[in-house]
Amino acid sequence: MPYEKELEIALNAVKKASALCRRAQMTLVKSEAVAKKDRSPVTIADFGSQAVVTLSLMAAFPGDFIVGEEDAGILRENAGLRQKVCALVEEQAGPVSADQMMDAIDQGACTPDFSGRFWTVDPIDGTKGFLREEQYAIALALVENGQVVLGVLGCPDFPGDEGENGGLFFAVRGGGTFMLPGNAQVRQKIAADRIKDSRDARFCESVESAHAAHDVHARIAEALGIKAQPLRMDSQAKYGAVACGLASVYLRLPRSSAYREKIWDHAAGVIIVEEAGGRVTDFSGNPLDFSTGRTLEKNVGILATNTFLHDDVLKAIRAVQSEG
Ligand SMILES: Nc1ncnc2c1ncn2[C@@H]1O[C@H](COP(=O)(O)O)[C@@H](OP(=O)(O)O)[C@H]1O
Ligand SMILES: [Mg+2]
Ligand SMILES: [Mg+2]
Ligand SMILES: [Mg+2]
Repeated sequence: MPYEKELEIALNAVKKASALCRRAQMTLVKSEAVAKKDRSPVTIADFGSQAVVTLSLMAAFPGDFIVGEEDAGILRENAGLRQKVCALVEEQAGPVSADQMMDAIDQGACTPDFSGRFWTVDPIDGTKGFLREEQYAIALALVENGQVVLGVLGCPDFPGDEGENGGLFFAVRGGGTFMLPGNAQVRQKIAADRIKDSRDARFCESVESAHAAHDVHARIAEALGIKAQPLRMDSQAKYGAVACGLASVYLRLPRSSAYREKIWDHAAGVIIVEEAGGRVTDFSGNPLDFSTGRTLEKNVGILATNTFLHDDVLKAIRAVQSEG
């Protein structure tokens, strides 16, 4: 099987990072979130998770680049935070010096040849959801030639049966999408739903209205005759929801037209939906191009569907956008 070693290492890394996030959530108080330069929140769990994932990948694939959301700047200036992150990381990864840990986190700021091979990691996607104790994800993907070839998405609080929450989604190009639910050891092959009439569909979107234009989504849904209320979830758990049939459509139009999506907010989710039989494009119907740097320069608006509804949703998007 292609990418067998990559998948094994990536699954282990995301499992460890998920355990770290759960541990941190038990002790973390909301006031411990620190504001980054762009005013978005970051926590000791974001740093710890990126350290654990990066240390695992660096050991197994020393030549690979790992593009990550976080860097260690804040930790280099704050010994108290640094110590807390170190303690979390050592629980999962064994003994590691503060310098080793910060150097590993700083790998995330590397600039690879984006049209070659690189990993991308979002150590906590949906930090605001994590702080609200709602949905969040640990997202790791391998990109080659602008295309995602492997994705792992840990969703420690993904809604499951009988209160058994948690799900680990993963996919390798050409091999289907699998989910490991809750505490289960047995992986299940999953598939997007087969809804063909948009009136029967449910769509999902961000909780944060600053991240996505809920009002425009509502007009698109209305044009499609969708009656169901939107499923609001933080993080790439939304891609997981489309991949397993919890929703048929994921809409994401940024509120600001200047905003460009970050690659780590989408790479893992895209392959998890596509390998489950779904389709992902931007709002113009173009595939997402992961070769343009840390952001998706060429793509505005993200649409993930069960494939069957894709063209109808694109048509509704065009109709709504032409109304202005
Ligand atoms: N103005 C904006 N428009 C769109 N996305 C934004 C945004 N500001 C931040 N984000 C991204 O939205 C992600 C969360 O997505 P969602 O709303 O689906 O939960 C954040 O990931 P992080 O939480 O990893 O920082 C962040 O990268
Ligand atoms: Mg963030
Ligand atoms: Mg993110
Ligand atoms: Mg993040």
